[in-house]
Amino acid sequence: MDITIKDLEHRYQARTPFERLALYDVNLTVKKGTYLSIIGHTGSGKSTILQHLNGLLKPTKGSIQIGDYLIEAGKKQKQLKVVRSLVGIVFQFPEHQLFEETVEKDIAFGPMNFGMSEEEALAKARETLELVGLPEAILKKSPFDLSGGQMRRVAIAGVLAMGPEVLVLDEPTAGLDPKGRKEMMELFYRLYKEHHLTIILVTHSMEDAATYSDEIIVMHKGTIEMKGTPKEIFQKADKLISLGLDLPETVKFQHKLIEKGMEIRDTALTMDDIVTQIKASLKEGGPL
Ligand SMILES: Nc1ncnc2c1ncn2[C@@H]1O[C@H](COP(=O)(O)OP(=O)(O)OP(=O)(O)O)[C@@H](O)[C@H]1O
Repeated sequence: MDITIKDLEHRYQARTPFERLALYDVNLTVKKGTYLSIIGHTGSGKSTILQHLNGLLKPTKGSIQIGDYLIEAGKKQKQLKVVRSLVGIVFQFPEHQLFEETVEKDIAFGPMNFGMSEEEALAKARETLELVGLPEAILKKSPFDLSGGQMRRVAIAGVLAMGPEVLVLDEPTAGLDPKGRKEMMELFYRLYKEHHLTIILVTHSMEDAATYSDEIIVMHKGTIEMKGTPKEIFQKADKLISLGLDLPETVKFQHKLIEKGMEIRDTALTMDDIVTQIKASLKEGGPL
């Protein structure tokens, strides 16, 4: 299932004295199975785009085609329930939305709400718990007795239990420690690689955008300012800095090496890339 956004505009509190243009001229196609990262300065419109992907916000102009479903400005939307099962959104701090007395019931709540029988939903809860790397033993526990990281995984399992084809993540590692962040990012990468989910990630981490994505879009003041592969985006360091964004540590390190006279030909996005580039440069007799 592809997603195609056409001429999207969103005005908050339209036609009131508080009207605010949050998005304009947004055009984007996300092909099935893509890992897309959305980066951009605070207030650039990232969360507003996400909320259009399952009909939580309606466009004030333009349209969003989600597989066979079209969400269009000015038209009443009928099949939002189907759209919401196809596109799962994990909001910031999703653990705040846990409410049931057991983990099992919490995960099964969404699928049952979408028409699954209790038996099927509980089976789904077990399956998705495993998918997010949690032990079956916690199914009967209260979600509130778990650690913060475990609670977040339970909340993510609740979204996955609805069987989405697209997983939309708004700053999913906020508040986690470095180990927890890495494990969480590896979980999403596995869902993308092994389960072929489309991933749309909003992140302030340039490292995560550089490491995991196929494509990146850079939002600036309500519209898409840059679009490309991680290499294409992080090659344009000056432009990113002018938009108030940072660079991945590997790219900064590479710039330092170049300043010192080392010849580095290609943008290095990961530690492995930079080691390869340094080795190549040393073989050619470059200075250190
Ligand atoms: N409910 C709202 N009512 C009015 N204006 C809003 C509302 N939500 C967001 N905005 C405005 O819309 C613009 C885009 O906000 P949005 O939250 O989409 O940005 P963002 O890139 O996700 O920011 P952040 O990185 O801080 O989460 C901002 O100017 C913001 O102030």
